[in-house]
Amino acid sequence: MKIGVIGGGAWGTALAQVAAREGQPVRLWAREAEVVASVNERRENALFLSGVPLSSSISATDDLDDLRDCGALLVVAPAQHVRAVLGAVDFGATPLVLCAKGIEAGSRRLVGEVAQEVQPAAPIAVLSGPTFAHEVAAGQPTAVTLACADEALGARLADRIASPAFRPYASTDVIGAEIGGAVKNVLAIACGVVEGARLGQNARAALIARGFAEMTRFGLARGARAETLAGLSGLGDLVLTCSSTSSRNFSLGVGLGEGRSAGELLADRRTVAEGAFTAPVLREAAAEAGVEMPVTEAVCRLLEGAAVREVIAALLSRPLTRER
Ligand SMILES: NC(=O)C1=CN([C@@H]2O[C@H](COP(=O)(O)OP(=O)(O)OC[C@H]3O[C@@H](n4cnc5c(N)ncnc54)[C@H](O)[C@@H]3O)[C@@H](O)[C@H]2O)C=CC1
Ligand SMILES: O=C(CO)COP(=O)(O)O
Repeated sequence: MKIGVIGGGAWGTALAQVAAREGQPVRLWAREAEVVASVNERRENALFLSGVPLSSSISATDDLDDLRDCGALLVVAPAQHVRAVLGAVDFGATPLVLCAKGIEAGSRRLVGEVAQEVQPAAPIAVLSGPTFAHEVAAGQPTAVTLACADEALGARLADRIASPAFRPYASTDVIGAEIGGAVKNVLAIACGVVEGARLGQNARAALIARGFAEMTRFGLARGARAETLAGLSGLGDLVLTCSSTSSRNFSLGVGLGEGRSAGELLADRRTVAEGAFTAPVLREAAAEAGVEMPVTEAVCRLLEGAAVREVIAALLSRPLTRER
């Protein structure tokens, strides 16, 4: 099965490298001409994943039509751009594996729901989990959730991309896999704030646990299964991104915690910190579902420019409650 990858950022490139194991052909669509040239001519994505030698069986293109003959497409454009990128060409019944983590602003749709709208004939799967792109590209051991309502298709996709160092675990809970990945980015910003404001490791552990509680409340309200949220794509990814400056979301939070403004931190960056876009739409979606998400609310307020001290004080002065 020839794999196509839509999105030539760090994660799309790392996944192309995974799919190219043992010389299998992979077609990588990138938006930037310099990425296409860099991959085809120098076997490197110098813009988004520099220093990683790429397989010669990856060929890059800037024309989505070149992916029409692929047996499955990994969709790795940032969440807010999936509608525009994926809607540009009709891929018919080619299976789509959504790999972006976020919720679309405005529509409040998960990425899989957006994909289903713009490619209604396509079977949908979601690949998500604790996966820093540079580690995956370097062949370091990694495990992910691969969720697909059609178990047989999920198994075929897993077989195609699995290797000893890259282990997909099957699930049929597409919504659960998506919600974990989207929500953890917002919580990673909060944990970065704790680091930047030097609030200590107790506070970070408390935020991870209470953040997981709110991820679970929201996920269950949207039809996710608890076991998925406690798995690789939920808790697993939450732990990873809430504890490392390799995370762009965590790093954004560190800057906010140090008192810098979101505008300054987000200006001119070429890499994506999805949590900054997901936080406001997650707040809306939570309100719509009647779910309390105080950590998400705090992140929204910080992104809107509220002072760190005030936001922390508001979180800590919430009425004492039962642990649930
Ligand atoms: N980098 C990582 O370690 C991981 C990233 N992801 C997810 O993968 C998705 C893509 O992230 P990365 O590959 O890291 O991106 P990146 O931060 O390395 O690169 C930015 C990407 O955004 C694209 N882009 C910018 N403006 C655009 C526009 N107007 N329309 C379409 N595309 C545009 C660029 O072409 C580029 O592919 C995100 O949802 C991210 O959360 C998931 C797992 C790991
Ligand atoms: O999703 C990721 C790891 O699983 C990457 O996290 P960041 O986008 O915060 O870098």
